[in-house]
Amino acid sequence: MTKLSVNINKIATLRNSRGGNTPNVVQFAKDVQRFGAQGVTVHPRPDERHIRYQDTRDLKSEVYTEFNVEGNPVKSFMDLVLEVKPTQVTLVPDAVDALTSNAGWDTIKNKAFLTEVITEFKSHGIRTSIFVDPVLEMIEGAKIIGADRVELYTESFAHQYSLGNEKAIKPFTKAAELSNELGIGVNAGHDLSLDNIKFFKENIPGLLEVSIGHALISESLYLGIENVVQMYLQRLK
Ligand SMILES: CC(=O)[C@@H](O)[C@H](O)COP(=O)(O)O
Ligand SMILES: NCC(=O)COP(=O)(O)O
Repeated sequence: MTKLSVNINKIATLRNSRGGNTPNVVQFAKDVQRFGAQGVTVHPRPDERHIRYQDTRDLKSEVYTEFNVEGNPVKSFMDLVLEVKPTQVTLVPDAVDALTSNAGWDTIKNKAFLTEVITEFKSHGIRTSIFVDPVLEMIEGAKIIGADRVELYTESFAHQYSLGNEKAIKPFTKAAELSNELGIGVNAGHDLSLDNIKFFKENIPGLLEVSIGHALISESLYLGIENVVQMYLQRLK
């Protein structure tokens, strides 16, 4: 079975745009779990433009499914993760000024640094996952540094699939097969959506977890908007 972890960054983006506490990210996390999500993902960035470090602390006691915290392991992020002790930490090599995550780790070049970081998290009982492009050398590198899982960076698949190029799945299938052989768990994320998730799942052996945010929240707006407009119209009669 593949677990769905809902990334709630976008809920924080909406909240921050007004300065109050609507929508409430903790309540949202509680609700998605009530609706069946098997995990909650946050990706606090150092500029706290969406999820804040304090949100991550507040969520700890309310996430009773899998809590996945993603980010670049700078000191402040490491301290936060060691304090909160989520189920899983996903290491992402994102630059502070990046609009969103845009590349996986080079697990070979960063071997010493990543080994140290992963060893530290694992010694505190936190499962580790490393965000990588679907490149076999990077999967081998993930094994060497001791990561429990890889998170396959799916932006290239999502983009190509939306253009009708189903062959774009191939490197992802191969990366998953190698991960399975090496005993590394396989997660995936970035731009996965209702349009592409079924095809992706069917072609990725041993897919343990997907984290989905941007599309899932956008789709929720579209799928909910008719109902809400009707509810306003009722009250305005
Ligand atoms: C690692 C990954 O692909 C997601 O966590 C993505 O980075 C979400 O972050 P933003 O919500 O800041 O785009
Ligand atoms: N790890 C990927 C994630 O959490 C969500 O990415 P996206 O669906 O917002 O692109």
